[in-house]
Amino acid sequence: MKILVTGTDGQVARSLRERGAQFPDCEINFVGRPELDLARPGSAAAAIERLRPDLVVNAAAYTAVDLAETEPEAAFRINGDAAGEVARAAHEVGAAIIQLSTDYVFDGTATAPYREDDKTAPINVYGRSKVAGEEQVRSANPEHLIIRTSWVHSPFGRNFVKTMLRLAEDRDEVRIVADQVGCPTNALDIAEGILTAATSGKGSGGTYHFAAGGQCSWAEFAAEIFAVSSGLGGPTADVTPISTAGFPTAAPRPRYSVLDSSRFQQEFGFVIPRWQESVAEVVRRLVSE
Ligand SMILES: NC(=O)C1=CN([C@@H]2O[C@H](COP(=O)(O)OP(=O)(O)OC[C@H]3O[C@@H](n4cnc5c(N)ncnc54)[C@H](OP(=O)(O)O)[C@@H]3O)[C@@H](O)[C@H]2O)C=CC1
Ligand SMILES: Cc1cn([C@H]2C[C@H](O)[C@@H](COP(=O)(O)OP(=O)(O)O[C@H]3O[C@@H](C)C(=O)[C@@H](O)[C@H]3O)O2)c(=O)[nH]c1=O
Ligand SMILES: [Mg+2]
Repeated sequence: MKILVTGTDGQVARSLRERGAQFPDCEINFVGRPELDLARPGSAAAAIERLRPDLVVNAAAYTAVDLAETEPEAAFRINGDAAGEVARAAHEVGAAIIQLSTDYVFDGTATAPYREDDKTAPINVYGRSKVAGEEQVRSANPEHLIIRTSWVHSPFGRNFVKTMLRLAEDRDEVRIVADQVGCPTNALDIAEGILTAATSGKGSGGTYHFAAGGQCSWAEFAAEIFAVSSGLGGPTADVTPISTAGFPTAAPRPRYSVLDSSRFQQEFGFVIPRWQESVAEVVRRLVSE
C-alpha cells in the first residue's frame, strides 16, 4: 500500500516514520514544505497527483492553539480549507484519507467521556478550524477516517512532556492547571493505530476517537512525568496545582475533554495503552537522549 503523509517533522509524521518499519507492506512517503505547503492552494493536490497514493494521511496542521486566536485566517486556511483540498485530491486519484482531529472540537462541559456522535462546540479558534476541516473532509471524500486524538506527546517536536523536562532543568517548582482533564496520548501509539486501521482491510468511513486509556489533569500529567524522570536521574520539579485562572492564556481550553475510544479499539482490534505507560516510554527516551 502506497501512503502519502503530509508534513515531515510533526509528532505524528515522525512517529509514522518510526512505526512504519513494523508495516513492511506500507510504502510511506512524507511530503512537506516547501513542496507541499497547506497555506498555498493547489500545492497538496499537485503532490498527491504526482505520487498517486492509495491513502493520504493528513498529519500536517496549524497546532499553535494560542497563536491561532490572533491568526484565524491561517488556522482556518491550513486546518479547514486545505484539509478539504487534500481529501478532494485524494478522492480524485482513488485514494482514501485519514484526517487527524482533536478533543478541542468539544466545549468541555460533559461529565462523561465524549463519544464520536456527541455535539461539537469548540471554544477556541483552533478547535473551530479543526471542526471546519472535519466537515470539509467528510463532504470531499466518502473514503475517510477522521481520527480525533488528544494531548499528543512523543519524543519528537514540541509537546508538554518536553516543556516540563525543559522547565525542570532550571526550576524547582512548576505551577500547572489542575482543573482541565483529558487523555495524554503518545504519537507513537497513534501511528501504530493509523497503520493498523490502514492495513486492516476494513472499509474506511467515519469518525473515531483515539486517546490513551484513563484520564488526568495537566498537573497530574506533569507529576507523572517528573516521577518517571526523577527515577531515572533526569530533571524533576515539584508540581503546584493551580486553577485555570492562575495561568492566563490567549485561547480558552475545554475543562474536560476525555475521549471514549472504545469504538476504534473494537473496530480494529487494537488496544490503546494507558496514559501512564505511554508517558513512561516517552520520558525514558527523552531522559536517555
Ligand atoms: N499536538 C497535539 O497535542 C494534538 C494534535 N492533534 C492533531 O494531530 C495532527 C498532528 O499533530 P502533531 O503531529 O502534534 O503536530 P505538530 O505540531 O507536531 O506538527 C505539525 C506539522 O504540520 C506541518 N505544517 C504546519 N503548517 C504547514 C503548512 N502550511 N504546510 C505543510 N505542513 C505544515 C509542520 O511542518 P514543519 O515540520 O515544516 O513545521 C509539522 O510537520 C494535527 O492534525 C493536530 O491538529 C490532535 C490532538 C492533539
Ligand atoms: C507550560 C505550562 C502550561 N500550563 C497549562 C496551560 C494549558 O492549560 C495546559 C497545556 O498547555 P499546552 O500549551 O502545552 O497545551 P495545548 O497547546 O493546549 O495542547 C493542545 O494542543 C492541541 C494542538 C490539541 O489538539 C490538544 O489536544 C492539546 O494537546 O497546561 C500550565 O498550567 N503551566 C505551565 O507552566
Ligand atoms: Mg502548546
